[in-house]
Amino acid sequence: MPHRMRQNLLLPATPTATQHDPRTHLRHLPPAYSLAQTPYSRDKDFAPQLRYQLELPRKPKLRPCKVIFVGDCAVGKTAIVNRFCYDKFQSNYKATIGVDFELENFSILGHNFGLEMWDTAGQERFKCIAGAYYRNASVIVATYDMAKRESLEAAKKWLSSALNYNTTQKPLIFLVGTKADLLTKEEFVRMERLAGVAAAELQAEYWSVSARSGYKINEFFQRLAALAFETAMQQQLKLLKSTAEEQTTQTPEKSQKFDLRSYFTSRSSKQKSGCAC
Ligand SMILES: Nc1nc2c(ncn2[C@@H]2O[C@H](COP(=O)(O)OP(=O)(O)OP(=O)(O)O)[C@@H](O)[C@H]2O)c(=O)[nH]1
Repeated sequence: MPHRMRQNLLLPATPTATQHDPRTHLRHLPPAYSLAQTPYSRDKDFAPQLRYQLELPRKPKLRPCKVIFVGDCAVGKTAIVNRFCYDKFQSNYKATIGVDFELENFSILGHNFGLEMWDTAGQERFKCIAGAYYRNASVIVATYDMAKRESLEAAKKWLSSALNYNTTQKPLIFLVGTKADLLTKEEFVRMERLAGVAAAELQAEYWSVSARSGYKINEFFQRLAALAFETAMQQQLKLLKSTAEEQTTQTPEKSQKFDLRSYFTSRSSKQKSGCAC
């Protein structure tokens, strides 16, 4: 059953439970926003090999995956998280203090998978503490306001800072343009073109969204969760396979030493010493 938890550094957690939610139950790999703007899977579904492995009795358990949202203040980081988790939108701006935390549970190919969403503050004064939350992030979402061109440049800097602190070998990277509802069609097309170039440079997958209208919010989070699941599951399966291989290569050597060499040496020395037992 999906379970959500919102928490601020200064506020206690308020756990809530929700009924079966089709947005968090995934049986197929959701498509990218644009096939031209993703360095990740362009397939229409999870790899058949992964599906097959997940049918086997020995299934790996996955720990919740850490996602961090970075970007300038007021670009709409909190708004996209709130739209997805609570289907709510607030027009009045309330700056994030330090960092907010959400735990969203998904069911992917029948497996439970948790996403820890860390919504960091964009205000300069919190930058020093936000760094501490960047560690071990498996996914980084660099966010910019589509109606503020300068926030795209800033998003690149936020991403580079997050990558400096991050210890995960190769996190998934998304570049997300928010507030798509504020632009005319021409402005939207122009901004997407600029952002597409930036996304390619950053080797990030690109999305344009609007928390106000809900445009592409579910699609974005579903894609993020599915890619994070696929990556984490493949890593776990690889680990299981190499452990199993190590065990099979070690076992025959050990048994040979025990069964043959040590057995016959002890027999012959006993016979020499005249012991009959
Ligand atoms: N029109 C419109 N306004 C939005 C949208 N998303 C966010 N906003 C508004 O932009 C302002 C800032 O949004 P937040 O989500 O608080 O921004 P933030 O990036 O979390 O800001 P910090 O906490 O300071 O880092 C708020 O007034 C929101 O209502 C959107 O999709 N469309």
